[in-house]
Amino acid sequence: MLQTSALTYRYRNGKPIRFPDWTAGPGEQWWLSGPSGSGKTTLLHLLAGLLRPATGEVRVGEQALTTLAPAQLDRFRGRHIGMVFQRLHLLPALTVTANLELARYLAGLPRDGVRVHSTLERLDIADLAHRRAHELSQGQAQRVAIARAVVNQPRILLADEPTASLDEANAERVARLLCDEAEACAATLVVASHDRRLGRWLPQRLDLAEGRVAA
Ligand SMILES: Nc1ncnc2c1ncn2[C@@H]1O[C@H](COP(=O)(O)OP(=O)(O)OP(=O)(O)O)[C@@H](O)[C@H]1O
Repeated sequence: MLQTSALTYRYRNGKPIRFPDWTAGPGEQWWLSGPSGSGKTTLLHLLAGLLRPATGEVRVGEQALTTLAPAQLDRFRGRHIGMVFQRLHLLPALTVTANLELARYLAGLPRDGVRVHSTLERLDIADLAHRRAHELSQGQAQRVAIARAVVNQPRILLADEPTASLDEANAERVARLLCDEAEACAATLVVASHDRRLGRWLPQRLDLAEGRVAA
């Protein structure tokens, strides 16, 4: 379960951004919508514990993220939260396999070649296992970023604008991949995007423009 309460964030020299109180259950799939500048990326980063709130709290299950020391938070994130960043942030000089192995290492998990391989197979990129990340096409790199986000079977899967600038067929493919992977982990999925097409694939919506949960 993922829960926010009385959550605000303030960038230096900026006004506080207030987020609605919100609860997302295990296995639920949410579209985090809102116009440019409404705070979608900021909220995703708060949910991932990459930003520290000015006030309020994010809970993942029973765990309140602000009570964790930085090293504990890094490990908790690695173990329980998968994130697909807008700019992917793969390590370009490492192979696809090494990018996934690194995600396990940073979470304090043992090496597991079988799991890495089966994750790549599920995403239909096992043939890319030994390619370096900088040798991939954008679409291939995005699949690898999704594989890296799910290789530790997270409880929470977050994605930032994964369909931006994709045509209809590819947007649908990526949305379905995220939904299928979240389902395979029984994870809560939250996809931040101003792409209205996501409403077709994600059953629940939190709209930051209106600060409310939409049906
Ligand atoms: N690093 C930063 N420093 C200062 N202000 C920031 C920073 N990042 C974002 N902001 C401001 O915080 C607000 C929310 O930004 P955020 O990127 O979370 O919105 P968004 O809904 O994800 O936008 P977009 O759809 O354009 O990506 C905006 O007013 C933005 O200008």
